[in-house]
This record gives sequence, structure tokens and C-alpha cells, in this order.
Amino acid sequence: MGGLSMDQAFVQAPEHRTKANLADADGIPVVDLSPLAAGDKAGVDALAAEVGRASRDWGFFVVVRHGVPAETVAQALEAQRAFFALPADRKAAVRRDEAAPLGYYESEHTKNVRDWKEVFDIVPREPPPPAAVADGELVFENKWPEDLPGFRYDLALGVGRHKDAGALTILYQDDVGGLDVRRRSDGEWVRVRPVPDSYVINVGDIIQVWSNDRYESAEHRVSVNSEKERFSMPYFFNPGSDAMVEPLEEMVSDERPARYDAYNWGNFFSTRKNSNFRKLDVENVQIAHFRKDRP
Ligand SMILES: O=C(O)CCC(=O)C(=O)O
Ligand SMILES: [Fe+2]
Repeated sequence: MGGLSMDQAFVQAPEHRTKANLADADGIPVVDLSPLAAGDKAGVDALAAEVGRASRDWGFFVVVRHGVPAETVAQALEAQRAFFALPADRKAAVRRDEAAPLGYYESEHTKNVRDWKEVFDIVPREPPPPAAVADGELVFENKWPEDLPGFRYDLALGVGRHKDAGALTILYQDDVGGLDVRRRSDGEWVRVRPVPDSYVINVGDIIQVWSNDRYESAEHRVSVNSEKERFSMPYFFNPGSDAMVEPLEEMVSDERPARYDAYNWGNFFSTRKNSNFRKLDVENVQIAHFRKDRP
């Protein structure tokens, strides 16, 4: 390290760091969504069965021929790059905080270790996003500050290992790569290589609970690329804050009783969200805390 130092807040425990030459997630399901637009019942049923298998075996899959116009994605990418290229004070002007958790943040923590990333959170509908997202006066500038000497990419993660708390995540990633999933069959971390014009879908904790553990929320993370910036756009599909989450009736039987106590989504989400803001001395809330067989 030649005497250079990095902020210890970013340093992952050795067992959680990315290994060199991570294997590709060979065999990750790639699902063609075009039967949805065709609307033919047999095609849609076959698609649903394919999604069911992918959710059970991986909890992670890639969708193609999804019908989102390429032009829409191109516009979103352009806006995203423009925003993150703004000078820090402009980004700080739309910084989020616990009371108003939409907007820019550069110090997100996952499981009490700082992620090496910047984030800008919006919702598609109410409440309206901050006007600065689309203010049309965007300045293209290198966003990397020069005050991070000796940053060891291999010690940090872009996003620390976690499972998404909501029902489902739909993720657009650019062609840089770095998204890793823990493969269910053997517990190894593998890289989800970008597929052009696709979205990665991952089952979140709520589907795990609704399905009474038939589908499992997949653990994932983002490794850091030392040469290129990486951009991604996750869309989190979450219920309203008053929703109570529990195994669905049709997933519960005498042979397979409910494995979770009901919990309130709004409380879960705000507790988790607050733990993203800074390192805390308490463990993150997890659905395991609501398992009936918890220790
Ligand atoms: O950037 C990505 O590819 C994934 C981000 C992620 O896992 C998350 O924000 O929950
Ligand atoms: Fe995630």
C-alpha cells in the first residue's frame, strides 16, 4: 500500500471480499417475456412456470424481450450519468436524510460497512421526486473526488452482501458488470454478466415470506471495478407502509404451517432504511427475526 491509507469504514471482513476471477453465473435463467404481449394463455402459463422454476432454483433471473423501448432506457441512462457527474455541492443540495429519504446519498452502509457507491433514490409516483433530477442544466464532470488516495478496490464492495427487503427487484445494469449472486446450489458467489437490453429480476424477502419459503430471497452484492464507473438502476417493488406481510393462505397447509409471524412492512422498511445511513452497533433487521422457529 506504500503508506497510502483508506477510510476503514469501507473495509469488508476478509471473508466478504470479492475474489479475483469470480466465475460467471452460468445457467442463470434468461426468460423471454414476449408471451406477455402476445397474450395467448398457453404461452403465458408456460412463462409463469418458467418464472416459478427460476425463482425456486435461483431467486435471480434475467428477462429479455420485455417491451421497454430502448429509447426510454437510453434517456434514463443519460439522465443518470448527468446527475452523478454533477459537482458535490449540487448533489448535496438534493441529499436525502432520515426524515426525507428520497434523493442523493454518498455514504450508504450495508450491514454496518460503508458501500463504495453513490445513490439517488426516487419513486415513480407520489411523493414527487425532487425537481433537480430533471432540471435540464446538468454539468458533465468527473464525479470521483481526488481525496481518496490509495483506495483498495479489492477490500471494499460497491454494495455489501444483502437480500432485498421488498417483494421484487427489477434491475437495469450497464455493461461494466460487478453484480454477484450467491448461487443456491453450492453457496458460491458468481458474477451475473450483463446481457444487452435485459433486466435482472430478483426475488426479495417479501416473496420469500409470502411463498412460505418456496422461493428464497437471493443474497447478492456488487463488486467494485477499478477501471470503470458502473451505473445501475434498480426498481424496488414494495407494498404500502400499512401492509402486513405473512405467508399467503394458499402457501400454508397442515404439512407446511406458516413459518413466519406477520410483520408490518412500514416498520421493517424504516428500520432498515435508517441503518443504511450510518454504521450502527446493532444488527440489521432481517426477516429471520420473524421466523417462528427463531432461536
Ligand atoms: O447495482 C446493482 O446492480 C445492485 C444494487 C442492489 O443490490 C441494491 O441496491 O439493492
Ligand atoms: Fe439489492
